[in-house]
Amino acid sequence: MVCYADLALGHRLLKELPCDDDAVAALREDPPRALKRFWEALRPLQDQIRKELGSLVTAALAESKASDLRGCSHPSGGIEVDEVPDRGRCLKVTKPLTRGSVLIREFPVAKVLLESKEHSLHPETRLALVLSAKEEKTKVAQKLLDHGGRDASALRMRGVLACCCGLCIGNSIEKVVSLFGWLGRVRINAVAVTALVEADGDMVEDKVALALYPELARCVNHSCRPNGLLRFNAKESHLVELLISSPHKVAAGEEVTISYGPLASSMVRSERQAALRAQYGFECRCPSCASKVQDEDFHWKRKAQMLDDRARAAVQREAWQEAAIACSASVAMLREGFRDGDIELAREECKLAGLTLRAGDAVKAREIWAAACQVLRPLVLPADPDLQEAEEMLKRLPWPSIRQERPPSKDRSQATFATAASKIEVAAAMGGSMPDYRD
Ligand SMILES: C[S@@+](CC[C@H](N)C(=O)[O-])C[C@H]1O[C@@H](n2cnc3c(N)ncnc32)[C@H](O)[C@@H]1O
Repeated sequence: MVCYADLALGHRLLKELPCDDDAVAALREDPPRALKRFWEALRPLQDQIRKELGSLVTAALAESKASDLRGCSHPSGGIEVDEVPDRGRCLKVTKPLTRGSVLIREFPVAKVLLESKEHSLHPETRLALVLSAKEEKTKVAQKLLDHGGRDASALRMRGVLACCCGLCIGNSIEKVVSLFGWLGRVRINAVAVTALVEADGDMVEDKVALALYPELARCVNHSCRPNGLLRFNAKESHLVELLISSPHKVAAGEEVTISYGPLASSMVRSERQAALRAQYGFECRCPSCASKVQDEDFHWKRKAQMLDDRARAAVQREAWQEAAIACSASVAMLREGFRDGDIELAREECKLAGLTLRAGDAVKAREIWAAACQVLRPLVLPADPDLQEAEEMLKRLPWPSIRQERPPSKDRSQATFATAASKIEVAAAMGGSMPDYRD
């Protein structure tokens, strides 16, 4: 677990600060007045604070010079910013839009890279410092919501962090007020930028940066069953694109939403709501959370995982038939929870295709890759490893001569089969023939 120097110091210094009801109420309603009291209480500790945080704050401010200011475009058109009760501004479409339509393409106004370095500043503190340093260039961002952490302890922590950073930079209370505002806006509006990275032979999605995209942040709300998704291009200055991901057309007048993290396909309602409350400080009012339908129990997910583990074990033994059967059973389980057209399902199908080919059924493998390609092409970048492999295999497995073709290249296939196999073997390991995995 990373130990952030600013949070560690903040926790210690909280004891020195006013914590009466008036101080907390003032942080909510009149931050400059409350921060002045905090500032006066912490000034005598300036030397100690500078010793612990000074060089880290200077390093974070240096990151502001590396950020982009290249703005935003709306390639598909047909969108407007509207208001919805209880959720504030929202993004609506004004004409029917299909899967893969790009609604917003935007460069971050500021970003910080996430390294797993110990004893550094928390990424949100670093991003707030960067934004505060380029205040005059971030007019749109200043209009973003700032209700992050309205509970007393989160507000006081924001107050102490703003004062500590302010004391490291200079002697201006204005800077502290600005930092306090940015810490709140970053909490509500910043986005974790993800990229596919290799881990233990598998390609997995990981967080690589924290960034603020003002146009996106001012209007795109969360839903636990979203009809849009974010696609990041880490190689192109962390460009983000908001796409329609719904398999159906989005009709004029409909809101476009993304998931801020929790999804109805992977978490029960109470867990999703708790996660959103803790991270972003709001009560989710998306249709899935408002619905009276009972939560799922995710039995399909547990069974899919068990089958996947068995397929992995079969791959280790190079028992391809067994691996393909377990993987196929796992994908069948996943179909109970995911919708046709979900990227996660298509990625699992790519693994199944690889194992099916290894098991000797090139015709079936081609069919599975072809279906996965239909899902992936409009939604992922051309450099996506699953899409690239699927496209390559579709070229290498033309219908008339399928049986003469070889499996995919070694490196990639190992990564693919490692996961796919985990699924296929499941079935075989369950007793030789196809198990009744629906029990
Ligand atoms: C990035 S902003 C999105 C734009 C925002 N509606 C606005 O007016 O600025 C995120 C904030 O929107 C609101 N919000 C987004 N999705 C929501 C949801 N599903 N339920 C309730 N509030 C939501 C919350 O206040 C959240 O902190």
